[in-house]
Amino acid sequence: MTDIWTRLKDHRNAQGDLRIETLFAEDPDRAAAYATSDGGLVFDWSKTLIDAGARALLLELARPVAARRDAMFAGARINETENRAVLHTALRNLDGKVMVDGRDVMPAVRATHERMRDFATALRDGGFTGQGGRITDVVNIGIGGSDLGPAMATRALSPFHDGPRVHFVSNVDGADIADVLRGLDPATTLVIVASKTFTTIETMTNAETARKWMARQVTDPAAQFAALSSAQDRTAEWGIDAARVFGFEDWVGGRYSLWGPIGLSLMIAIGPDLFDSFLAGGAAMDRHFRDAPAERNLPILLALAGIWHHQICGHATRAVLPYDNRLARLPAYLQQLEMESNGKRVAMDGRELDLPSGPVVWGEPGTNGQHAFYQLIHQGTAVVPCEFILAARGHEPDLAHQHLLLIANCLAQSEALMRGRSLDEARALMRAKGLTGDELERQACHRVFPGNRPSTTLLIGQLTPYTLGQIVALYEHRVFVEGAILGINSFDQWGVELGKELALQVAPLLAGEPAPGHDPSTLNLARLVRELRG
Ligand SMILES: O=P(O)(O)OC[C@H]1O[C@](O)(CO)[C@@H](O)[C@@H]1O
Repeated sequence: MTDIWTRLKDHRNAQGDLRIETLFAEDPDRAAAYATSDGGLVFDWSKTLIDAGARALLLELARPVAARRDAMFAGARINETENRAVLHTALRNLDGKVMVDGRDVMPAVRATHERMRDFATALRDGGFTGQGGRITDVVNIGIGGSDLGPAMATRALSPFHDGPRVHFVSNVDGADIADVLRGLDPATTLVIVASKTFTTIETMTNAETARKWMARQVTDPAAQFAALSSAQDRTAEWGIDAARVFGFEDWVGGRYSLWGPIGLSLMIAIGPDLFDSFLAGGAAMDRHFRDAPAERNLPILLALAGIWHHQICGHATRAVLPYDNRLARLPAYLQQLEMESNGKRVAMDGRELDLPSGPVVWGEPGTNGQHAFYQLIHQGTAVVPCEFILAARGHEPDLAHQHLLLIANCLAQSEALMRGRSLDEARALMRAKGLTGDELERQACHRVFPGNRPSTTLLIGQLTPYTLGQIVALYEHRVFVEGAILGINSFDQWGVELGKELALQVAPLLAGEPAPGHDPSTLNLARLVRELRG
């Protein structure tokens, strides 16, 4: 562990039981000084124990990030274990020139983007039809990065939908595809098979099911399939016409792929122009990340707040709490983005990390979460740093009063987490209810809130394609900064491999075939499953 980490930990220890409220009392400018904004986004990190000393040390920690950031944007092969460049940013900065191995990759990116626009437009205006007429429904079949990004964004931007209905199927559980296809007309449905590798077992199994479903009603099922993939040899083998295949290069990681072909379903739902506005929001965040000094750089500050809470303070998890029902899938999206990227145990050079890597990320939209798990956040023994996300304006002018109530709840939660309620305050409350003596004492202790629980708030004007682009790119770069500081390769995901391999080896067991090498518990469970299936 380097000196700077030690100094940060010492600093935290020296803070002892310092309260966040004391920081506000000592610094009348704290609220403004710790509310950093760019492009209409405000990141308020004042309700944390990051004081001036911690802030200076954290910024020192971030110093080496710039070189790695510049290497990423320049197309260097920073994904070393896969020997790949990391250039999802090229998908949203369409005017530029990006050299990979001496070749400008942008003409091909722009050409694919134009083809996507043409295809989406044809679907939306009826220029492309199904065998039963105009396409009414689009089903995106994909998993992980080939599902979570477009599913999250399509839901987030529902006020902007004016194209065919868009549905998502991801789970290999047949219940998923059965529920989605039920009620759809194969003759007016387009199926998009989204898979970077075009080998993922869940996706290929669901795609096969969809093809059979389609074949029952239409003469040429393949004509109503499109593919989004880097493996164009496999899409051809599978029978999808190259005219409806939208490719991307291996330098776009699955969980970073929403900006290109994997975003086709979103483009179909909201139209190419609004999709471009989503890209513009992401590109604006890229410029900010590249140009803003560290002390005003939103991705860097989000990352430093994360590092402070997880690696320095030792809080094991982080809750993402969007006060926006349309961001319901954002926590799941961020789980993949953050945990698949930074959930590693070795550093880039293969040595074991001497610090914890990324935290567990979880969450649900407010106010629903308030009536479920906030009890633990307020009074449980574990401290859970909370990340609130809030839009000042909703999309329902007739329901503005409900939006104000939503905002009030969000602000109240962060205030309550920080302030808490002392035993004396709890006693006064009980006294006001007429309690006295032992009964008052017995009841009061349950009404105590320790407070001093940290939170940050990301405030936007309104959730639009542009602001969603800013937010997604902000989180991507935050993950990058955290990974760079920890010395992690945030762009591989070897940890998903072992389970995939073993699933293939377990399958014969379920069929009652001999399969050597399994442990007694797995053998027993497989036997019980066989019995229960009859
Ligand atoms: O797009 P593909 O190749 O089907 O992969 C789907 C997902 O599977 C993973 O490779 C592993 O879960 C993810 O990184 C990826 O997003």
